[in-house]
Amino acid sequence: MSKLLKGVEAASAAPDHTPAIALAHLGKTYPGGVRALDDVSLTVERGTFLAVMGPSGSGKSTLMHCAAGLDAPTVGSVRIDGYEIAGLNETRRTELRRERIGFVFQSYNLVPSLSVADNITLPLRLAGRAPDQEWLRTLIERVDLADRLTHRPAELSGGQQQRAAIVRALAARPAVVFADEPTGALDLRSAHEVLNLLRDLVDELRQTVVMVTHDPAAAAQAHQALVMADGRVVDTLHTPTAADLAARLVALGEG
Ligand SMILES: Nc1ncnc2c1ncn2[C@@H]1O[C@H](COP(=O)(O)OP(=O)(O)OP(=O)(O)O)[C@@H](O)[C@H]1O
Repeated sequence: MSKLLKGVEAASAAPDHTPAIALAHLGKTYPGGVRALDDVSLTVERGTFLAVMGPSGSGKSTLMHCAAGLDAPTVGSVRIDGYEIAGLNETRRTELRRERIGFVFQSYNLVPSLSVADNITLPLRLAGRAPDQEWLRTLIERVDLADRLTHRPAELSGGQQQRAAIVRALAARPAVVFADEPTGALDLRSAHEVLNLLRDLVDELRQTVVMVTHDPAAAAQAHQALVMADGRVVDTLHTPTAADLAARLVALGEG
């Protein structure tokens, strides 16, 4: 058993084989007629680190927003951990996001006036849930932030801020973490550390992570990479290499 899991149960340790995400015939047409998603079906098994790549405007953000319940698709089904969210109203979608989904953003989105500790527990407190202190301690130790908890975000490096955001995303033991260009604002070394951390959390906790990125080197840390073009998934690569991904993007006119 890994160091991280000693004495602490895994994030998504449910025994059944329900996929973390199941999308069926997903379509999204924006007002004005842009068809951003065109019949996307895919299944993401638990414990998968999935990268989503594709040229600008190919539909990556729209896919993430629909899969994470931030936006409603025009047609199709979105199941998170077996729960259908596509037809829910805004209030129920928000509840479901709080219960089952974590987010990591390029710009960290930490609240500047709050300490790192308070930032980490903020979503739980907003949802009226008590933090699992043992779980939090384990995560904080794992990302090496134990001596930074009383600091404000501005007193941390970019890599440390992103590690705090990762702990915040995992605090509620979500079914899925969606990461939007999580290394976009980091220098190479910090980016590498954050990607390794995400990959380790997936492998050690059976966490599911979906990461949108333009960077083939970042996507190469994932177990699988989807390549999108014109609102469709045009390729799925298992254990992708940066060179393969870069070649695919160049073939699609970007890279
Ligand atoms: N709110 C919106 N209203 C209308 N059209 C939109 C909206 N959001 C996105 N689009 C359009 O939908 C298509 C897909 O956009 P999306 O942002 O999902 O692509 P992307 O692959 O994430 O792009 P990028 O890599 O540039 O972030 C594009 O043609 C975009 O212009």
